[in-house]
Amino acid sequence: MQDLLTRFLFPMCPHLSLSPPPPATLWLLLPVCLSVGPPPLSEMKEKNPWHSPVAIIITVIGVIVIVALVIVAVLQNRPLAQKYKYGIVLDAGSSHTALYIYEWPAEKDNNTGRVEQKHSCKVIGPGISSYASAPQKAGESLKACMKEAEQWVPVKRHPETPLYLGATAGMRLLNIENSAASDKVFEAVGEALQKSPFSYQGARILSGQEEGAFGWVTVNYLDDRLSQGLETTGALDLGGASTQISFVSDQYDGSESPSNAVNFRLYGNDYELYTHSFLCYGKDQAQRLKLAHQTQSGPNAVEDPCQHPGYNTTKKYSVLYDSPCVSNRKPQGAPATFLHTGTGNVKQCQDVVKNIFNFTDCKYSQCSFNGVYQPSLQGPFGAFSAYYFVTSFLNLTDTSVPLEDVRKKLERYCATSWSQIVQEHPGVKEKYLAEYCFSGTYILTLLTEGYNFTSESYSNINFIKKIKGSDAGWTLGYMLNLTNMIPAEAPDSPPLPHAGYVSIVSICAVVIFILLLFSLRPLWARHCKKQQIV
Ligand SMILES: Nc1nc2c(ncn2[C@@H]2O[C@H](COP(=O)(O)OP(=O)(O)OP(=O)(O)O)[C@@H](O)[C@H]2O)c(=O)[nH]1
Ligand SMILES: [Ca+2]
Repeated sequence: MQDLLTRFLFPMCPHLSLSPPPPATLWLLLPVCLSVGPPPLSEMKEKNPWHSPVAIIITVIGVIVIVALVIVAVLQNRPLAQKYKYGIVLDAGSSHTALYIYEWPAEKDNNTGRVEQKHSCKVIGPGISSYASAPQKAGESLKACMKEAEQWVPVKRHPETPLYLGATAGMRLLNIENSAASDKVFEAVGEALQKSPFSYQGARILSGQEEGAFGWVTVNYLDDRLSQGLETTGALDLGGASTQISFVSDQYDGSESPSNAVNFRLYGNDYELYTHSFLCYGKDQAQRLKLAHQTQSGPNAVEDPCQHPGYNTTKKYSVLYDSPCVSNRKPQGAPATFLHTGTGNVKQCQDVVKNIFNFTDCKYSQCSFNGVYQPSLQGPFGAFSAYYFVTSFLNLTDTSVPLEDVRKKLERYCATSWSQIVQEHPGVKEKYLAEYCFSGTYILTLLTEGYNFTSESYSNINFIKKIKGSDAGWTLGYMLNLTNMIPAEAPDSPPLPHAGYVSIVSICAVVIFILLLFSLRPLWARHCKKQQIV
């Protein structure tokens, strides 16, 4: 192109210069050449209008304008050093507490910025409800993770970073059992958190409904389903003490069993969410329910099909019955301990597990279990927490594998001797190892018999731990709600991205400049004529 200009265009405008300018300058001279046009033949040799002050001024201004536009465009699109804001949520679960730090672009906290998990910290020790007899220790247990959080959040953001603590089923149970003890635990925890440099916003027990609904918000927010108005994903959360199911079903408008309804208006869309939390049906409490049932028939020993053959341990009744989920079932005159042995039989384990569910009473059109209404399942589901821990250990996260094959795999696993299991998994805590056969069976029973997943709909479940780097769980949804980070209405977005806007403005400016030169043509012609006359 440059060559073309030098060879054809430049000779047509010889008045621009005595010799062809360097190629780069040719582009800048082009508009001048076009606007000025060839001078009269007589003038060609005598005068060089390129030396005329008007042409020089116009060209210089034009060059300055174009250079300025390019500089503005480059500066505007230069990547800026991003500033972030932070939020911290402590998930005080029944089995343990975890701290999550979230961050989002500082200039976009008015609803449009993406919130992401920056860091998480697992508190050492049990959940805060386990400190009922020594509440001070509950506060102390959080200190290490709070110190870690101070390192992860920039110091100048500390005072403005909100800090929340939400407690779930462990504290719900403690509150039922001994509300004074639960208050003391919160007091101690509050005292410890107030000492942190963050903006402490309080500690409270989440209702089961909130826990389910915020888990659903988290999963759908991280999947960008809410902002884009896509079909939503249901959420399945299996904790230690409670389990939640939340999903949107066309069949459910909240009229049947209104206590299961949660309404949201997010990004301009209305959602009528079905959610239910089953207290005592988290994996640890479900294990207690099952053992409590088993000990009814013979209080001295339990032959458990959900434990591996060769498993043999003595357990205390006082520990087993230390929970409001089972405390009313303690057999009269029970000994202090019982012998817990394993037989490793999945089919029998399934039968024992089924005993903890009530499938008969239902006053609604349809129920899951224990007389709880549940509409027909709809759409994909994300299953996290213990659903993931257990299925990932058992290599059962692939739900495209037929349910029958999953059952066979579990059957083989449960039938494996305890000594072989321990030998094959030297790095895994024995407490966890002893539970996977029961947990796997419980999960399959809960999903298929409890929630009514079929062989077909089972493949709609995705066992997940994280979505795009953030843990699936209720904490992110809780923080998004408390900081009003999800708008009820969709935010207005500019029709063009920033770079497109700058490019269009630059092109328009160049076109205006060329048109200006064209409009100066008659003026220039008159000027040339005058010079000729003179
Ligand atoms: N196998 C395995 N189990 C885990 C792990 N972390 C937690 N668990 C167990 O999985 C179950 C659920 O854990 P969480 O989801 O943390 O439960 P939680 O939040 O403490 O309990 P809730 O208050 O009922 O929600 C509990 O029985 C834990 O002991 C893990 O890394 N591996
Ligand atoms: Ca939990």
